[in-house]
This record gives sequence, C-alpha cells and structure tokens, in this order.
Amino acid sequence: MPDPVIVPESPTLFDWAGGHEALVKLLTIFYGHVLEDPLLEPVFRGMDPDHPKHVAVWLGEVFGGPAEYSASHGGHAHMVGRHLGRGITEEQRRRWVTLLLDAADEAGLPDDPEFRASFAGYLEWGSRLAVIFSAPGAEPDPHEPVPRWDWAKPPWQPPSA
Ligand code: HEM
Repeated sequence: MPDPVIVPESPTLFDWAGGHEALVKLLTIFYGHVLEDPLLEPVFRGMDPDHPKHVAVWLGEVFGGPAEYSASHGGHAHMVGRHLGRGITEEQRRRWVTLLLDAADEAGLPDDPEFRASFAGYLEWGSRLAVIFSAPGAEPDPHEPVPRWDWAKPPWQPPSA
C-alpha cells in the first residue's frame, strides 16, 4: 500500500497577514493617514479612539482569525449600524480603499500576489457594501453573520498525488 499523501491545510489569511498585531499596525497607520486626508477627515473626525483596533478585530474575524468581533463587539449588526445614514460617496469609498492598500505596504504586510489579490478583493466588496448600507433609507439585514473571506487563489498548490 502506498504511503498516504499528506496535504497540509492552507493557512488562514489572518495567519498569513501576521495575526492580530499586524492588523492593528495596519489599521493604526491607515487611520493616521485618513485623518490627514481632506476627503476622509470630515467623515472620521469624531471617531472613537479605539476605532482602528475595532476594525482590526473585524478584519481578523473576516480573515479566519478568532470570532472576537462577533463575541465582544456586537457582530455584523454593530458594524452595519456604524455606517447607517452616513451617505458615503463613491469618491470617499475609493480613497478609503486606496489608502488602506498603501498602508498595507507601509505596515509590511505580505506582498505576494495571492495574498494581495484576496485582501484587495475583500476591501472592494466590503467597501461597496458600506456605501450601500450608508445610503439614505437603506435597511440592511442586521442578523447576518460576520462574513468570512478566503484565498482568491491559494498561496501554494498542494503536492499532486
Ligand atoms: C471593507 C470596508 C469596510 C469595513 C470592513 C469597515 C468596518 C467598520 C467597522 C467594523 C466599524 C465599527 C467599528 C466599531 O466596532 O466600533 C466601522 C465604523 C465606521 N466606518 Fe467602516 N468599514 C468599511 C468601509 C468604510 C468606508 C468606505 C467608510 C467611509 C469612507 C467607512 C466609515 C466608517 C465610519 C465613519 C465608522 C464609525 C467610526 C466611529 O465613529 O468610531 N467605513 N467600519
């Protein structure tokens, strides 16, 4: 009988990114730039000082880390509630995504094509939902779970059998 082929599990995007500390570093750098940006500063002027950490916890859960945002931060409903009525424009959304992609370089997140494609894919999807949630009269379903995001393309191919 041939030896069984052991296929290692793909790491989560959370682990690949460097875990919670790496995400806190990313979001701290990012919101520093947001507050210097003429288009985004008015939106975030009064933000909670812990906002960068909260979004780091959110991203950690989305990327396959601990379900901490669901457990201690109010889950999907809380995130949605923070965007309601804000009327985020397409121009603001695009700047938000661009600054976060720039911050990923500055924070030293992995820059392999597979990770960055997966990361950028989530930001594009999530930020477009934030625009929809924030539009006048929007009534998003508050009962949805925190989404999970996976590799658009795995970081490596398992050995062929
Ligand atoms: C992938 C896209 C996005 C994600 C994952 C995200 C995530 C979050 C989360 C988790 C919160 C709540 C934080 C908490 O628990 O206190 C939040 C709040 C907020 N978000 Fe977003 N967001 C996204 C896009 C955007 C965009 C594009 C804008 C505007 C340009 C925006 C503006 C805000 C504002 C103003 C708050 C409230 C901040 C405060 O007062 O503390 N978000 N977001």
